Amino acid sequence: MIRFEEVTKVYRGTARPALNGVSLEILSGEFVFLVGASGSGKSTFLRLVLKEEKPTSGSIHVLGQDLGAISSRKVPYFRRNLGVVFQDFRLLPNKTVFANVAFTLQVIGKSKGFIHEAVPDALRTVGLEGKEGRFPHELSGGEQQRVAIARALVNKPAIMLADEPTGNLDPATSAGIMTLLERINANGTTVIMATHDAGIVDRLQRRVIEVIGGRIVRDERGGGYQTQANPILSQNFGMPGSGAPAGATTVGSSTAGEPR
Ligand SMILES: Nc1ncnc2c1ncn2[C@@H]1O[C@H](COP(=O)(O)OP(=O)(O)OP(=O)(O)O)[C@@H](O)[C@H]1O
Repeated sequence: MIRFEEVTKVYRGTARPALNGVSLEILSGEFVFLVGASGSGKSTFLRLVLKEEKPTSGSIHVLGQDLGAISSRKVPYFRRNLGVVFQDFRLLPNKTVFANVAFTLQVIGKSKGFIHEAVPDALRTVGLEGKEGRFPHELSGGEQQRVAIARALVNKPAIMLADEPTGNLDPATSAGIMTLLERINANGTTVIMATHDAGIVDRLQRRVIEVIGGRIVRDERGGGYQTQANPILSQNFGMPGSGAPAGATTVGSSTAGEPR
């Protein structure tokens, strides 16, 4: 579904690669967390999948297509297979909930009839029926993120990319958003989510890919958040009475130190 082969990305004007020799495969139907400190390369990974950036070297295949072989004219067609959600929602402020979700479909030329079935369907999926006429500023943060998810979903994408979708939300609201993403995944959509939220990663026990300085340092199925970025610090946090989650001292076990 998604395959990176020795992918390196060096942004213009920078010396250090944002991603460095990354090879991995994500299978259809997986739920994957991308974790790692700020600046480790998570958003770069997502932008490469979307073909918003192109790799400096290496190759990327998404849904059977070699991204290097897709012409810029064909990129919008390719992106129809992908839904994207961001930390800051990115809704159109002057459009209603309905119009925000419908906009994606209008841009790609879907008929009015299709839009009037698909939009309410997507809004029902995210639990926002009855709020079609509201504007973004009339919604809570959690509701705004649900609109963003409905917009990402409405075209029934094979892959959903989420860049810190709970970053601006309180824990209870975040939990609701995660329940929704899990449901979307259970219906067959591959979900890849970059996050700093340890509680969420620990609770869901899905595949965890950890990036440090542009390299994958851990790729673990059924993993937790515990990062390998600073084992000494992590071990201190794991001391009894420190309030850290149990297992915090297990850094260095299992797949530690096995960059892939
Ligand atoms: N457009 C750009 N031009 C130059 N450097 C960039 C650009 N975008 C990202 N970088 C650099 O690439 C590295 C990886 O950035 P990236 O945004 O992928 O990290 P991240 O893990 O998503 O961080 P965060 O958790 O803060 O979102 C960083 O050093 C960043 O400064």
